[in-house]
Amino acid sequence: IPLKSQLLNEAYIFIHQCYEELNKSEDDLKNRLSEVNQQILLSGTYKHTSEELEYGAKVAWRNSVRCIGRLFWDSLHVIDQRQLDTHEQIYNVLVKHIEYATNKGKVRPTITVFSPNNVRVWNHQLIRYAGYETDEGNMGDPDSIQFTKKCIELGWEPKYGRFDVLPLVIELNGETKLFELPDEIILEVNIQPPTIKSFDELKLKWYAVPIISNMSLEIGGITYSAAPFNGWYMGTEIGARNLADDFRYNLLPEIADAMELDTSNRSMLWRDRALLELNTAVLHSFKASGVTIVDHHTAAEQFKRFEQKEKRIGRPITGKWSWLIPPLTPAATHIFHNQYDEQELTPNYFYQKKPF
Ligand code: HEM
Ligand SMILES: N/C(=N/c1cccc(CO[C@@H]2CCNC2)c1)c1cccs1
Repeated sequence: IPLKSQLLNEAYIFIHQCYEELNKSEDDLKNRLSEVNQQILLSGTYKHTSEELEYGAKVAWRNSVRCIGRLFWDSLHVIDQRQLDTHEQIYNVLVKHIEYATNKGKVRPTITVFSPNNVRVWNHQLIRYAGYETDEGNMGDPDSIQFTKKCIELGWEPKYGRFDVLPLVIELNGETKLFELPDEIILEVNIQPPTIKSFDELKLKWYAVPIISNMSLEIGGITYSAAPFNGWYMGTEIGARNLADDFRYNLLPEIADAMELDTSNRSMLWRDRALLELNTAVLHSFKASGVTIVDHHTAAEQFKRFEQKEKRIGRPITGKWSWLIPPLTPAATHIFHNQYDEQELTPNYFYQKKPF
């Protein structure tokens, strides 16, 4: 049946690539290929060794064309939790991921891999703020409105605040359960500008660690539909998008007012001045709090080193220009003046259909 031969094919390609790159012997390769062949013919699927899983998760990061942070692909911490089979065990391991990755601010790029096909985390990120549509307008993160409604349907108590951390929604074998995250494991940073004091009454903050939990990890034909992964933030993600987009927290007008800028005239570039103040405030505040963050110039420099390293090794440099350029001052980075091969090699991380 096509599925088996398709899986056989993808498994073979992955095992060859993996054993080649890990300098395994011909014997190891031959034995593993026949073992995988056997498993697929007998059971219709096969199980990765922990070594293959670790290699696959790292190379999936290396192949992520939208990621500027790939220089550090080989230092990913891979946690193999494929054996878990209850909601409570999965919840406890997700709490451990948050604590391990946060590391009191010295963020560790980490991925936790659950059993393929029967686990889904419905959250976009393990830590994210709720969003509410009220008669007086939006409250919190508008990007979370739909998921917040789902959580309320599942029994969550809404607090209608600006920064309410959402509960975890874990689906296992078709059964969905909701779990609150304890406040003490959520590290947050208060955003204050290095210069003007008037930001303070804006009471801005953001969470320290972005942990993407809605993408799948695909390795050698096997799809891990729950494999939450985190790195550290690049400042512009918070300062130029999450807090700035008019369909997100939409703070530029308030920041411009706090800076006493003339917002009646666009060509005074008040939006740009407010953006700059907000982004320096984000970088300054994270650094002052001892939380890992990277500015977009340093991140671009690191990506250049990634390009040089991949070229030296003889691997294709892949990338998606529109995602790799930072949203602030893009033309000041080499990325803007380059072109990239957009092919999506596997292993890789992919979007998957919404579970709700
Ligand atoms: C270590 C620090 C890291 C930094 C600074 C970083 C930075 C970024 C940024 C800025 C984006 C674009 C996000 C957006 O525009 O919304 C991105 C995308 C992405 N990153 Fe990284 N990253 C890091 C680590 C990682 C790790 C550890 C993984 C996986 C193991 C990863 C996988 C991805 C993927 C799959 C995307 C595309 C997401 C999508 O298509 O929605 N990154 N990264
Ligand atoms: N710094 C990061 N930023 C992101 C990486 C991947 C995705 C996202 C959020 O993507 C959303 C969907 C499209 N833009 C917003 C943010 C990381 C998160 C996890 C590992 S690194």
